[in-house]
Amino acid sequence: MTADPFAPHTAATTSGTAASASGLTKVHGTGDARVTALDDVSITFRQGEFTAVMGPSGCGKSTLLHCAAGLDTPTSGSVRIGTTELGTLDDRELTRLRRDRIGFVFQAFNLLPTLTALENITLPSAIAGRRPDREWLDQVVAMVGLSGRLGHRPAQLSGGQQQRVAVARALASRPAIVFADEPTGNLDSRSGAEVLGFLRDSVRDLGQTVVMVTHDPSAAGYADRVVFLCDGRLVDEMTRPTPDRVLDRMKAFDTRSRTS
Ligand SMILES: Nc1ncnc2c1ncn2[C@@H]1O[C@H](COP(=O)(O)OP(=O)(O)OP(=O)(O)O)[C@@H](O)[C@H]1O
Repeated sequence: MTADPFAPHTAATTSGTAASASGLTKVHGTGDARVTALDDVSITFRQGEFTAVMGPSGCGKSTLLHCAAGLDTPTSGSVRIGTTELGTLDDRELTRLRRDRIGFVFQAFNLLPTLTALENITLPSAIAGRRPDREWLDQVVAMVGLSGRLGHRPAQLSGGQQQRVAVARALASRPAIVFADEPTGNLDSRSGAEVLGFLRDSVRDLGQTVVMVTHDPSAAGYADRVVFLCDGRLVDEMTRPTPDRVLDRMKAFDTRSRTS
């Protein structure tokens, strides 16, 4: 029997790898405006692991995230979510896969202002015509500490609370993988630390897989591993990172760019 690529997340359908990219290259523009944002990047995101993606500004972090999440199409190379290769899907199938198998958290919280927190969290499943898994939803809502705020609209919530709603929305479908692009970029350090704690708890306690782009060594310190991009290439990797070790590694990029 072939595994259903749209089935809810289970260990059996992903056999340890939540997502992977092979030979990923992305070229933007043509002629003088041509920029190679990603240059032959191959990477595996293991199930139940929290990965931070770091590197100097313009090195291709967001492009990697967007290509890996099926929001952008690579110039060459392939991406798999679980066992499904994105390049084999038509637009409708890709939209469905993004909705059902991938969670997104962006710097801007991207909540719908007219909906309550709970309605925002369950919107993707409502669009899909599915009832949310109540037990899972309760766990997610409790984890991000929103139980008393579910009837509030975004304008009645702080930035940190709004991002918690966005994290709960990303986790609500029990996705194969959550992609977060600078999730703490709009938050003060206390709210940012809370959101990072929730992302880490979703990995540790709920077995989720998270990939996060960040500029912040403290944020990267919440991850299980950090991968470093430079000029569109994967140049280093660190397991069990601490903010100090990440900062030291980032300083080496600064030195390099000052001397090159
Ligand atoms: N749509 C686009 N058209 C042309 N060039 C682009 C486009 N998107 C990104 N680029 C270029 O590709 C390179 C990588 O951009 P990307 O946004 O992935 O980097 P980044 O590491 O996320 O940067 P930052 O840390 O500043 O957000 C940059 O040189 C950028 O200018």
